[in-house]
Amino acid sequence: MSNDAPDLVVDGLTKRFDDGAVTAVDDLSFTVEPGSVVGLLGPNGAGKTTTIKSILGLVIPDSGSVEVGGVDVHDRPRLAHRQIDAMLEGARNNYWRLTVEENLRYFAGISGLDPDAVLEECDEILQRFEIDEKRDEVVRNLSRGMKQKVSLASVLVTDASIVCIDEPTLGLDVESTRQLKKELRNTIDQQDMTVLLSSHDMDVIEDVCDRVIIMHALAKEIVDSDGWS
Ligand SMILES: Nc1ncnc2c1ncn2[C@@H]1O[C@H](COP(=O)(O)OP(=O)(O)OP(=O)(O)O)[C@@H](O)[C@H]1O
Repeated sequence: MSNDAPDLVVDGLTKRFDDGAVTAVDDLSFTVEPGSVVGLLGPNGAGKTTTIKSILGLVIPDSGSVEVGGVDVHDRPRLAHRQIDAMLEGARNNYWRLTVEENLRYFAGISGLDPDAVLEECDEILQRFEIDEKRDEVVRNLSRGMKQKVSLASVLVTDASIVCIDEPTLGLDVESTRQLKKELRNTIDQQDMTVLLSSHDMDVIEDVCDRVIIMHALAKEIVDSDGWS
């Protein structure tokens, strides 16, 4: 058991949409310790994406707080988000007219790394994901599974110590899912990373994560009593 402070602290997170009619996340609290891989498991609509977006500062919670690396996301967003990267809902916005390698170098560059200094790391990641022979191919021409791998690879190349991955196997067939799970777990084992991974697929969580947080689908319309006859 680590004595380090948690990398992620979600405390009493609540988010409603549509003027309060839809509760996406209700008083959710959890921590993610450094170096651990935690799964958010839940059916469609359980609030997994909203939770991850709140951690990334893309959604402003109605109440509760989020800390990334000990820094409050609301109070000091730039400092908090310097430590974290994410792949949202199955795919990062890779540039489809750029090659696989150009995408990796681009995302390394915007994360503050020298794109020329990460070539060795690109090699390693592309080999691990078995897409090294596609490195000079434009992303547009790749299969869905390969695009997904490029998305994940371009998150992992940035060297962020904390990574959120939302539904990494969304839309993949059984074989592509199996491969991606294996490659993701291998990468996590080789890099010193803290990961929060969401999925509605129990197998993905079981095969990749050390710990699981189960979210129930609680979003519901609150019917005003005037609406009942
Ligand atoms: N921007 C939004 N405006 C209105 N409602 C939203 C918005 N974002 C999410 N919701 C609602 O909040 C609830 C939780 O959505 P969320 O996408 O977080 O769930 P999820 O667990 O990620 O689902 P999925 O597995 O389908 O992606 C759903 O009822 C959804 O319709």
